[in-house]
Amino acid sequence: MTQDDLKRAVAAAALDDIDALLTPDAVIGVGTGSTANHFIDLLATRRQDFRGAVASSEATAERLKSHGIDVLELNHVGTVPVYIDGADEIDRQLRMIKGGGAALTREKIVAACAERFICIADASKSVETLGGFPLPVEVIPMARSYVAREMVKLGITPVYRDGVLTDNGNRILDGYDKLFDDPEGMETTLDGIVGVVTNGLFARRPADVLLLGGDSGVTRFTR
Ligand SMILES: O=C[C@H](O)[C@H](O)[C@H](O)COP(=O)(O)O
Repeated sequence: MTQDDLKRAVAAAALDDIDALLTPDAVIGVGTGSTANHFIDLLATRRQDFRGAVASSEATAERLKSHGIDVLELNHVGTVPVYIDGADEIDRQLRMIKGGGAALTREKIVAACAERFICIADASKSVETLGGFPLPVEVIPMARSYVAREMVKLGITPVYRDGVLTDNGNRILDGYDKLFDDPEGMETTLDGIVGVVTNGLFARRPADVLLLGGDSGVTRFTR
């Protein structure tokens, strides 16, 4: 199976997983990226069964709308029963690094408003310790150099993601060379730097369920 086949398989497993939640009033939280895109395409086959979706990026909103799925504003919805999204890395405690596609801030906001977070990932994303994937940090543009210097003090090598503007009009620094043995602590520390909007560690609010796709099929993990 290719990596793309695995992504499609976990997306299909997620649709099965949320079957009971697809009711006429339900608004589903939807993530961003290639794995989430498979989920969106499958969710479209059930669009008559639920009210709509909250999107974690402009790209996801466009894809949902292209399938005729209503996209609602999070402020009008309040909470969502479930949020489905991919990850760049996920550990055994279902803590993640996200933001490879620069959507981390809106993803973290929707995840915060979700009763259940289902992470869908192929086996290549499963790690012992987070940090092999460079950690995305979204920064206010004028704070870019300052935040980069503060990251260096934390032992992280920042690299400016040239040419990328987030949906919120901000910039991304990718943090290299650091494995996170205390992801919750580092998430808090990075959020405390002036000019940081969000960092891509999803440790204080990890996933509740992981659907991990490998050659022997999809395995379901819970916290
Ligand atoms: O900003 C992007 C998101 O955090 C994605 O969920 C993450 O990058 C995983 O994307 P993919 O499913 O394409 O590997």
